[in-house]
Amino acid sequence: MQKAIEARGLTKRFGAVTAVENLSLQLGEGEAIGLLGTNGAGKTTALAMLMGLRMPDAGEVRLFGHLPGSAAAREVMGVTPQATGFPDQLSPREVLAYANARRKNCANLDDVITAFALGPLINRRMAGFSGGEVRRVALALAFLGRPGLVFLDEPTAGLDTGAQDAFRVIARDYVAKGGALILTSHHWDEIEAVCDRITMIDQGRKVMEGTLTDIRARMQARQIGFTLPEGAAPPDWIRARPQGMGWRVESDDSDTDLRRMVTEKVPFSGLTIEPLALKDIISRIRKEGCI
Ligand SMILES: Nc1ncnc2c1ncn2[C@@H]1O[C@H](COP(=O)(O)OP(=O)(O)OP(=O)(O)O)[C@@H](O)[C@H]1O
Repeated sequence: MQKAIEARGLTKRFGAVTAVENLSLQLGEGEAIGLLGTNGAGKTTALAMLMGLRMPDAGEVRLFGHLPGSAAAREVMGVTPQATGFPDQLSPREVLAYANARRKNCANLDDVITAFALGPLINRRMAGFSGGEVRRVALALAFLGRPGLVFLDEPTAGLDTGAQDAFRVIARDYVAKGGALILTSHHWDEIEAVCDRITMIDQGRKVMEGTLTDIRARMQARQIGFTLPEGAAPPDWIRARPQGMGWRVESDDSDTDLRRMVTEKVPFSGLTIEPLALKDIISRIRKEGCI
């Protein structure tokens, strides 16, 4: 079966800057991949080459076997770029209806309006829309008619927390039903919530990739949270950091640390033990010099 994305050796230079170097990537149906990297790492350039908006200097891409940029490829993909640029004079209903008419699987617009909570906006001209309102329309457009593959470049930038949560549900549902999704985001918790795999790039080069399960398995550390009575401090050996009203510990051996806290009668309450968040795992892997 054709992969949603099959990319090999993608390279793009802008003068002296190598924005992306020798990037290979595969994405199948029912998979979601997160592209991670600091500002300027090359994520947008990589997406632009995958989508067919930029010609690579080297390497090649196929989207379900089609050349990116071809009519056949455009038919099977949805996109939310960083910059949207909708015509001011049009309403979201007009934009969505126009795009829907070109989709192979026409969407029921009422369902789309409900899913993306566009009701109050749907018939207003888009001139004067807030950044978050424009982004909601852009998201609806990307998923319109359930294309086989969706590209999302920082899809929730500027969205309020309610809309961010709604996006996560919609994205997971899309992937669970067989959609392929590629996402860049500076919200690492969003990548964690939506994606099964990550590819991390730094100065254009892939420095890490894997499933979140494998990456977590590499890192046995746990995050312990607890509170103490007013005026009490945690013992020095546990190296706890204050967090909100309580304390937080990154522990390589949470069982041993907890037993010692009990033995030493540390007066903790509200105990929580969780896996490390993705951003903490990656920051540890970096500190340990593995990437
Ligand atoms: N059109 C361009 N002309 C010159 N340099 C460019 C151009 N587009 C990107 N670059 C450079 O290529 C590098 C990668 O940029 P890119 O936008 O892909 O990064 P990014 O990972 O998406 O960053 P951000 O998280 O800030 O959006 C940067 O150094 C950027 O300055």
